[in-house]
Amino acid sequence: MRGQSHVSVLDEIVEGVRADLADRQAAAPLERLQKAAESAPWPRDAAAALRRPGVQVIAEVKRSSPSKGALAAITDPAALARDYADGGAAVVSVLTERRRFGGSLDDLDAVRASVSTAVLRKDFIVSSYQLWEARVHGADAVLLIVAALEQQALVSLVERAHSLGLTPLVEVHTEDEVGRALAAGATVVGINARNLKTLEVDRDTFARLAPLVPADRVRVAESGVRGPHDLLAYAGHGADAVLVGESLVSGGHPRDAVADLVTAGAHPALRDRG
Ligand SMILES: O=P(O)(O)OC[C@@H](O)[C@@H](O)c1c[nH]c2ccccc12
Repeated sequence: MRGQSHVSVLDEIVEGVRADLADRQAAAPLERLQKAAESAPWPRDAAAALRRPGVQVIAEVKRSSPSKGALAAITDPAALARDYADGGAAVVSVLTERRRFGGSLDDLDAVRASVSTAVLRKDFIVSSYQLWEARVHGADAVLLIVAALEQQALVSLVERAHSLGLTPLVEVHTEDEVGRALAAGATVVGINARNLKTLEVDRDTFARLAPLVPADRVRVAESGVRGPHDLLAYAGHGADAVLVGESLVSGGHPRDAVADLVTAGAHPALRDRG
């Protein structure tokens, strides 16, 4: 809460992310990443993958979360990503945040090497250095969380992501943040049902905010999808895609779970909407 001394979960996570980032920057200067990016392949078009007819599924490699703690051990992220791709996921999301989500850039490397679908680097991005990292480690898309960024930083990260060929998925949770995302030129907008400051999930958030996002943008419903029923509910409010983590990693049958979502999202009534 602005103006109060209260430190939110998001603030705490970002503080840890900045500390880890400083360590990586000390070990590898930006110039080295930029050099490495020259020989890295150009990213796939993740936005195009999400614009395909029907409701697309972004399936997430997620070991733990601040709200639930450990979700799944995931000893072989590459195998999990292959299950997701085989199940029909349009994009595989990899959480690379270490302290609270148990992820790493090694996970991103492993997933990148194992699937030909677009890959999203999911982290708390506060510096363009992390965009270069994403690019070098084979990501096609990156998450940018509006609540974690000043507007100027958001604008420059969206621009830099585009110039690196990365699709920014710009995440919002409030009306005000939708305005900021659009002002920053977001073409793919993620509406997170989870408030990152309190970690509470409110599935009505999507229905409330989606009408504020022009229909020419890709609208992604994030968090709280337990199965096809939730996908269909989000689709009814205009979702082009859903981002799903917990229910896929903790259910024991990731390939089938993704396939069930993809099948629901491919229902003829949901194809070729506006
Ligand atoms: O595990 P769930 O409830 O299916 O949610 C996935 C995804 O939306 C969630 O991991 C997420 C959404 N935005 C984030 C930002 C940072 C870390 C994680 C997230």
